Amino acid sequence: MTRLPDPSQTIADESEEERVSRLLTGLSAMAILFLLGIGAKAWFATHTTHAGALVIFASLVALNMLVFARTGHRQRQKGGMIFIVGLLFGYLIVTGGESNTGPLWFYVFPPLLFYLTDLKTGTAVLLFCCLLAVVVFQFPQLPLVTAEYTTDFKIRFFATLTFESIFCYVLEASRLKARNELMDLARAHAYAAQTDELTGLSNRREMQHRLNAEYSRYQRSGHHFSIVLIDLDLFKHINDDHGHDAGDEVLRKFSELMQAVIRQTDVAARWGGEEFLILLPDTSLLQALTLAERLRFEVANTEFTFAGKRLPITISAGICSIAKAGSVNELLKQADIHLYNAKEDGRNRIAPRVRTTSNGHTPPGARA
Ligand SMILES: Nc1nc2c(ncn2[C@@H]2O[C@H](COP(=O)(O)OP(=O)(O)OP(=O)(O)O)[C@@H](O)[C@H]2O)c(=O)[nH]1
Repeated sequence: MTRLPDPSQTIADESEEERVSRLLTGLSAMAILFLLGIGAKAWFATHTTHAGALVIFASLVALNMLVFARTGHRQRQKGGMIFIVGLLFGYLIVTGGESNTGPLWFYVFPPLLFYLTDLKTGTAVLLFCCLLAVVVFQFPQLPLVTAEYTTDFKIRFFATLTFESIFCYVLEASRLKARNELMDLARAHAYAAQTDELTGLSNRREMQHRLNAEYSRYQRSGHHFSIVLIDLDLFKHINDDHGHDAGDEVLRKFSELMQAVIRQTDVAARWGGEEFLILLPDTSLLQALTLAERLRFEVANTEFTFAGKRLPITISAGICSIAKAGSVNELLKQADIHLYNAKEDGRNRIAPRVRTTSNGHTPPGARA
């Protein structure tokens, strides 16, 4: 049965992850430079503890980069970076950094956080950090807290941070929404480009891709494959006698029947008008003939109706194996010749000829 693969989501996720990873590597390199630069400045200002702390943070960022370079584990790179940055901001708020300006670095956090994590995790981490800041601001006498901030600074810090966080949240939510809509659109386009609208089967272009891919596989592995080219008999009469809608309904119903008969690994396509093509991987000519005969038998014995009227539907089919053709074009040409012969021989039959039992099965040892 035809299965529509959906690689677009995976590819998009993968490229987004790669972009995030590259950005993180760039940001990490920048962070190391800043930390070492500000650390050096602190060292020359004889703030040796602060300088030492910044060098430790720079080393942690470098370590995170190194681990990523070795493992290539993107989630761990992200998690590591968020942890180190969170720790750094905690340190800067607790100590005040240089001249109590440390908390200002906190503004870098919301955009980075929302970009690196999903909205829920970003909000949770941000709220936790803000809570920490509130505790430090309100209880300067706590152990390790060495900075004290003015009330004006605290109010302005939280007010501006709240605005920035909400803004970043909304921007990231819109970005994600637009991205998902684009993905849906791309998926719909990809589906339309490879699907026949009336029957939901693969269309001719998609089948051509599948045939070429199967032919390449055959050239590599030597695994044979076969095709069945099917044409609905005297279909013009259905349209002429019962109307175009009746014809469409027959095409739909035949497609469903065909899909029920073939295997999951087989590919059925609408080749054009009232012509269908089935690609049968790993299938010999004899096996393909057996399947085609079963399908012919099923169609001939299925009641097709429209507006309460019974429609006489039969099919003819031409079968060919790649073992009998040197290329995809040759394969299609041979199948077409066999289909023509089946029509010439009176329709409701398959070609090349095969002996069958009354229930439509090929007897063991039957030869095409
Ligand atoms: N309803 C409907 N008819 C279609 C569609 N595509 C092609 N057809 C019709 O299929 C018919 C094919 O007719 P012919 O090529 O003369 O073949 P036939 O009547 O099936 O005769 P044989 O192939 O010789 O058995 C034409 O009348 C087309 O208009 C479609 O999507 N819907």
